[in-house]
Amino acid sequence: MNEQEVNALVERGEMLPLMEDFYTIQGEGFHKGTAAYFIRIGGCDVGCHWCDVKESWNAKLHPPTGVDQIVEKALKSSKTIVVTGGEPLTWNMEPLTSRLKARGAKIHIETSGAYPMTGTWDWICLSPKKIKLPTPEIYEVADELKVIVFNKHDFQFAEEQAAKVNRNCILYLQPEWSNREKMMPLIVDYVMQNPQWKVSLQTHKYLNIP
Ligand SMILES: C[S@@+](CC[C@H](N)C(=O)[O-])C[C@H]1O[C@@H](n2cnc3c(N)ncnc32)[C@H](O)[C@@H]1O
Ligand SMILES: Nc1nc2[nH]cc(C(=O)O)c2c(=O)[nH]1
Ligand code: SF4
Ligand SMILES: [Mg+2]
Repeated sequence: MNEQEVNALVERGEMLPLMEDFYTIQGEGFHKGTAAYFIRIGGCDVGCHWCDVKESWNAKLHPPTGVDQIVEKALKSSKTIVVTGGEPLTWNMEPLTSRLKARGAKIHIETSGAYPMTGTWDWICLSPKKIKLPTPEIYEVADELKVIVFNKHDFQFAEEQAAKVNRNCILYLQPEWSNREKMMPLIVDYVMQNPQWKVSLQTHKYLNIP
């Protein structure tokens, strides 16, 4: 295949810049503790200064991979799939999710919501970012809202975002990893004062697993 043909397939979501894929335990949010196969798609231009996968940002560093190949490999390990990145909604997620769905998988997404929704999902984790806000449509379909708390201004941002989600959406505050010692006591107090929120920790980092 020449470069133009590959680009055309990436454009349609038939190929995706795959950074890594691995079977692990979902560490964060509502499904923490659940075994799941992670598919990490490269490419993100949101630019969070504390992002823990900056290597994912440049899509060109990650080989365009056919979605059928991604699906076959994933389903050998698990029927619970987490699509993350990078920012997966940079790409058309329809081909990947429809193929996974046809094979009976449960498909979850980790997204900032910064780009329009594509694909069909069983669980949507929306982690909004101040520097590139979610598109309005995603608030209605988000199953969980997971706001990263790096400093105390983030509590106000969390409330602004919570005011936009649907009423069944589960609300999480997750400490930014490098600042967790400082922010964790504030998060604990905040959640006790505002019990509509729950704490989410990056438990995989404590367990030393991917
Ligand atoms: C790496 S992002 C990829 C998916 C998507 N771009 C997003 O931000 O939701 C996966 C999750 O990790 C969170 N995250 C990234 N860096 C983090 C950090 N340093 N501390 C805590 N959570 C972090 C994100 O907010 C998101 O919920
Ligand atoms: N174990 C594990 N759980 C996770 N939950 C969300 C992750 C992500 O980077 O999207 C992640 C991750 O990278 N590893
Ligand atoms: S949106 Fe997600 S992948 Fe992109 S920089 Fe922020 S945390 Fe990292
Ligand atoms: Mg991660």
